[in-house]
Amino acid sequence: MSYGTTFPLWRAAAGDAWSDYTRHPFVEGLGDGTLPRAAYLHYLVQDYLYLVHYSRAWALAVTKAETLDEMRACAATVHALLNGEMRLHVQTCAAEGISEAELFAAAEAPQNIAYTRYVLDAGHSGDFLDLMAALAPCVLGYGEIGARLATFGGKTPYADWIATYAGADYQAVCHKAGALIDGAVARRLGEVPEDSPRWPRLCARFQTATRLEVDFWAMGLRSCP
Ligand SMILES: Cc1ncc(CN)c(N)n1
Repeated sequence: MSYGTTFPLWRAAAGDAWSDYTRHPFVEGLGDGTLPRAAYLHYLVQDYLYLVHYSRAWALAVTKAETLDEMRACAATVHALLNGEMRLHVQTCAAEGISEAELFAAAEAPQNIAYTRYVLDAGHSGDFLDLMAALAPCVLGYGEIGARLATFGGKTPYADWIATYAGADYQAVCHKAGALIDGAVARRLGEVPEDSPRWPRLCARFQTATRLEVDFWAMGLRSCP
């Protein structure tokens, strides 16, 4: 999956961290169905909390935007997260007897705090591009993971998770995020962004967020003996 032209450059600059994230044992366990249910539910509760803060970070991007188009794209992503993606978490947990109020009140794992606050700080201390580089691994990585796992074809109890991220709605969010990032980069850094003195720092932000994704999967797996 390319999702535009900037994402493949940031992904390549992230090196092995990208495959550590997108081919993590947790991911492979979702794909072949071997992931323990307890690990999945633990992850899903944490991921609900993650999405609360991740939505706040996209809302911050509305305030950091320079154009109405950027504001609309970021606001639409907030809507997609809160009213689309999080439905998977709420419905799956409800079927397991966990209410949305319990999800909202759950204690955050340290890895969750580290990742979400890193992204929010990228937006508070930096500009729109700093924030986009920190936000990108999440939205685009899951798009890539979902699309790959959907090709496996075997039976897995995590088919609804895969369908959420491989599905047309989520893939459309990814394509729009990729286009938003490309436009924002061209507007601020010009047509050859790699020549900008800001480029290495943006790549570093993307890589750090990717490493925090790896830690997030590991947190999910560690919940099981
Ligand atoms: C930790 C994490 N990273 C990414 C996504 C996909 N939005 C997610 N739900 N959770």
